[in-house]
Amino acid sequence: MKRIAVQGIVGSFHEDAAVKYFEEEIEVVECKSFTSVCEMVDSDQVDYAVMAIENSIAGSLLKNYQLIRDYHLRIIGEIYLHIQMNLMVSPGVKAKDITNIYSHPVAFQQCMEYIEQYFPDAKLHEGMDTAAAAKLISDERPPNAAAIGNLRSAELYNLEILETGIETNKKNYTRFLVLSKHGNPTEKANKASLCFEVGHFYGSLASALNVFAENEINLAKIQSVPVIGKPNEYTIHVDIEWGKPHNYDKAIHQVLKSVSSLAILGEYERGELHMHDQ
Ligand SMILES: O=C(O)C(=O)C[C@]1(C(=O)O)C=C[C@@H](O)C=C1
Repeated sequence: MKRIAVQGIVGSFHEDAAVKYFEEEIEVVECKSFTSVCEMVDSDQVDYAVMAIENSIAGSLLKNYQLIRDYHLRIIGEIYLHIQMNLMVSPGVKAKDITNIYSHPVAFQQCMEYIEQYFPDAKLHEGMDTAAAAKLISDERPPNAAAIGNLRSAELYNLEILETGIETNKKNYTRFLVLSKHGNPTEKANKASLCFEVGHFYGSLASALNVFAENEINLAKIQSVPVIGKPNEYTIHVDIEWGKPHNYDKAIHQVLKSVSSLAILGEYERGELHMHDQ
């Protein structure tokens, strides 16, 4: 059975993403941090990792871009998950009693409008993941606390749901990357994640990006990530998509002339973003 490292525990969105991506029975290996997730892959203790990289409300997880490069991990796939957040309490706790809320920092960011409107004075406690927050409430049964997380964690840890769908926008999606130590070449690849650096002169980034346009390569995402220890310097991460593999090969060949330190982090099959109309 494949072993998959995720940050968090059973009932987290990461576990959900891993189960949905692999579509077979897997062993989910719970890790305390994204760094230990990467260490598990690097030391061959797991086959793959699943790691959030961006959310449609909270934005990019910059630290995870950095980790992928530091550990030289390969991106072999991606999956988008529709994220619905719920306010959960141990049985009997009422909304008026809540003075403390437990969740994951990214989950808090997704629910900030709701929290500011209904619990502006609540103390927010950031934990490892939403399921760990649900478990903590379940184990300790504080009379004045709630957790924010998914419906499965409420069920797993016997919590009552006070409110569902508390995310700021219903079209709330998190994109997760599937990572491994070695590449997994696939004929089906129609997307790649690259990173590179460009000089500090006019047109340097534009000329690199033009190479993609000229070869009919769609730029799905661009993200600059600070180079730690070099203020004002950035690594540019791009996700690109193509129809004809030949165009991709040509673009990679040509872009080498416009950039430095080009790294192909992975070539993989594009994940579908199934929009939920609500
Ligand atoms: O806390 C969890 O359940 C997670 O899996 C973490 C995480 C994240 O890192 O973004 C995953 C998806 C949601 O965007 C909220 C939190």
